[in-house]
Amino acid sequence: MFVLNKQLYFYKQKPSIMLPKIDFTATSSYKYLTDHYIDIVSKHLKGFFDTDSERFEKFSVRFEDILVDYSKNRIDEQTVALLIQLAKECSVKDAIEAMFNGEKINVTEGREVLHTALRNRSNTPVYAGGKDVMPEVNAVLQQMKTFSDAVISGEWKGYTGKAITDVVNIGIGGSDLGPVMVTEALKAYKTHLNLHFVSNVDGTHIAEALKNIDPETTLFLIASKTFTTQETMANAHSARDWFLAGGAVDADVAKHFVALSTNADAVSKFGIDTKNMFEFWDWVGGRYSLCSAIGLSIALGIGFDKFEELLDGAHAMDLHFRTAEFEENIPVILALLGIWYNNFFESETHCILPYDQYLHRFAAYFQQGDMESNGKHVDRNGNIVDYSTGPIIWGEPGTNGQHAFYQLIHQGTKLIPCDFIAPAQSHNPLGEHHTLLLSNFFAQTEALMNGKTKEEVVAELKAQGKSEEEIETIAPFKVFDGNRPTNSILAKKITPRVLGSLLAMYEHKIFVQGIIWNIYSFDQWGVELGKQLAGKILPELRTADEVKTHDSSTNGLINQYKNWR
Ligand SMILES: O=P(O)(O)OC[C@H]1O[C@H](O)[C@H](O)[C@@H](O)[C@@H]1O
Repeated sequence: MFVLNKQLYFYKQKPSIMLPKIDFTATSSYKYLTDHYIDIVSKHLKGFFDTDSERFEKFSVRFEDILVDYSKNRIDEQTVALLIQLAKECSVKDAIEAMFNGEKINVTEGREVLHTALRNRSNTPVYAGGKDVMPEVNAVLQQMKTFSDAVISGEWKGYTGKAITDVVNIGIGGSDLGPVMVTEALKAYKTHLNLHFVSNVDGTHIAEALKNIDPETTLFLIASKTFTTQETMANAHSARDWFLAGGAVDADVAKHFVALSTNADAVSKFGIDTKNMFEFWDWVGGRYSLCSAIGLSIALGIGFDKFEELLDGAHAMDLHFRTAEFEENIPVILALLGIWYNNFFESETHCILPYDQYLHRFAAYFQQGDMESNGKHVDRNGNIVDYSTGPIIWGEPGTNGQHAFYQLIHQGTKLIPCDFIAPAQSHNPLGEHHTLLLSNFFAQTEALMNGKTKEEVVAELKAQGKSEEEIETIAPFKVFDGNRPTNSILAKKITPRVLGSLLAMYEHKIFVQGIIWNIYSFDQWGVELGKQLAGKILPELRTADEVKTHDSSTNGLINQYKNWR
């Protein structure tokens, strides 16, 4: 405890030390948790429910129209208390304040982390480098509103005087996944505009997107924080060539191409007038950028008022995260549960399973959000960690996943904590479909928890009239151990506000985990090496010469490719 207080004191006295650098495995709560784990691991989830009729009330939190039930986790009250103590010992509260206050907590890039300012609907000043960012944030939001209103109403005309019918967002990573996820999730609110997203440098992606659209009525959004990303620039140039090949001239580009970026110089070099540029700032991480100008495709796709509702929902969750006690704090609780499984149960993955077809890109979105943020093995002191950090994030919508990979979740050798997400109300209340869907949602978490004992299997087989011998042979395969942890996140309906809250919930969960793991969550150096090498290989592919500069595998592959192309 003494060490902890000293850390806190140190931190407050020297604000230039941005985040505490605490080894969470050296805290007293971690040691208690290590002992406590031995106790919990021998217990079955079912037993927790059998002995505590209040368990659901104890381990669930309501936030507006979202209910987070975490009672089907391998925890008791002591686990939660110790995990919260861990968060406190790791100075999570100070770290949260450091982020919201605009400290340069993205240390390795020397940047603030202020995606929360993008949806700061209270409009109180937020400072980055001593400057209030809110006037700029509000100005860009106003620009987005004016523009999206004009395009949706048809007031904005293409070069031949026709209104826009199709919007193509060209971007990759954080400049693609968020807008794709949200516009799919909120398709029920769709405007008349048809959205298309092109990300892959594979020419197939843009070729397919351009097949059924008309240059006279198409608007391209070139979305790139840096405006240097190879894939996006290649696709943007091909889009412009296609546009000009349709009969337009350079002067017409302004009516059909806009840029969403932080890099005004590169935007004008590309040939987009900076008055057609929607700006954001380097304190917005790419994977945290959907509330910035990067969300223009969302504003066009669902209308600016709905985009604002999304921001409102995210802001409400931001406030909850910043102010709620840890015992009631949804992102903090989810983060701590993740740490419980990741660092004590040694779970390697975490599954996100939305029971909502519109949320079919939700897991993919947080794959980047989580894995690019917390896939790090060097701590904030620059040392290699000797514990596990970010999990592998994966998932597909229910019920499709049930018929594909749930087998392994139910009966495999790995413990896979899962988030089940479902709306109580469907946007498409068709016959009994939603009731069928939700029956699966409830059944799966119950089955994962309870499992099925040998006795139950035998009784079932007997009732089916199977012989003793048949029962003996088949029973072991039909046993489910259960005891598999899940969170159930039940929303009233996936509205823009609810979605905004859900996305902020996951963002902050990732943040808390990064703080506890003592890593920097807002850089992504790990994506650089491949890019550098691709840059070196590219000129070698442009000639017919045999390549000898690499290892024998890479040389062999390149030379075979040259033979076959
Ligand atoms: O928006 P851009 O600058 O084009 O970057 C697009 C993406 O590319 C990078 O390689 C990063 O790994 C991502 O975090 C980023 O979202």
